[in-house]
Amino acid sequence: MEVMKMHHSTAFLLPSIPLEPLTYALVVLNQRLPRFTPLLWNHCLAAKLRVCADGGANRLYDEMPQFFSQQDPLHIRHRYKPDVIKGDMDSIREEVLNFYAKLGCDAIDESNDQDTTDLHKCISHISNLTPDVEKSNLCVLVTGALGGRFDHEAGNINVICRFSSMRIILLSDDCLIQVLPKTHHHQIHIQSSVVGPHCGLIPIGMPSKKSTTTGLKWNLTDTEMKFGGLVSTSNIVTGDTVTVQSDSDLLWTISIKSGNHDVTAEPIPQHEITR
Ligand SMILES: Nc1ncnc2c1ncn2[C@@H]1O[C@H](COP(=O)(O)OP(=O)(O)OP(=O)(O)O)[C@@H](O)[C@H]1O
Ligand SMILES: Cc1ncc(C[n+]2csc(CCO)c2C)c(N)n1
Repeated sequence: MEVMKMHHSTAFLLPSIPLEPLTYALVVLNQRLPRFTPLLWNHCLAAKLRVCADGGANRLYDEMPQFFSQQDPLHIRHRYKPDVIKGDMDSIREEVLNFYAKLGCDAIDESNDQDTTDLHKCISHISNLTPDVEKSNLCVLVTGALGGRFDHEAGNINVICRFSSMRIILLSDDCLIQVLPKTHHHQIHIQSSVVGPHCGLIPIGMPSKKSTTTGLKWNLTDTEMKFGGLVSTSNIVTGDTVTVQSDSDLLWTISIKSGNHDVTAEPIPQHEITR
């Protein structure tokens, strides 16, 4: 039986509306907002699924106005209002909770659950709200997931492994991480104006016996990878497309370029794109 192909793109880092059949949801975690957060927010308009994980709401409240220093902070906070705030609510400030509650934002307190992280709670919520037929077209972007405390970082990676059938992309200012499930052959389209060239492929949870790639400076050919043995770090993308197939789930990571394009720009409507 032929293995299905899965396509991946980072078009969500570009200001034009991504030309792909995906809808986007956003989860804001409690770390400094990446500089391209307003852009991601705009890409998520259609799904109406912009979720703050507990203290992530403080970040939205405090830091979103800093991207628009010429504008009234109150105006910006009204424009960038989350649909849901979810978590154990031990980090969100009261004034922030009250502010967004007054604007009609749904605040869901799950302080009774001290066994799953706030990100886990947010992804469960998005998963439950998304009908199965729409799940394969949904891509969840998670800001502030990398860097900072290593226990949180490991917890965030664990969440994308637990929900490996969903497309979830962990983001920081510097790089992104996603799971490439073993069930598919992967075709990764490299938008070289915004990502690369540094990248990595990392087995997670268990060794991968056989992985094969194209489009990298150091390709794998039925190569074994495991912690304590070989993992592919500091690799380099060489072209527009990277392909990956493996007998186990792998983490794919690629650097995000610092770039200076205006990430606060409103998206360009699709009918106005002339190329
Ligand atoms: N330093 C960090 N590095 C990576 N992710 C983080 C970091 N801080 C917070 N997060 C993410 O943001 C989410 C919400 O953060 P928040 O500070 O509200 O969590 P928390 O459960 O109160 O954390 P803790 O009680 O362990 O400090 C976390 O579940 C985690 O996914
Ligand atoms: C073995 C084990 N280790 C740590 C925690 C603590 N913990 C894990 S997720 C979470 C919620 C954070 O918002 C907390 C407190 C636990 N329950 N079980």
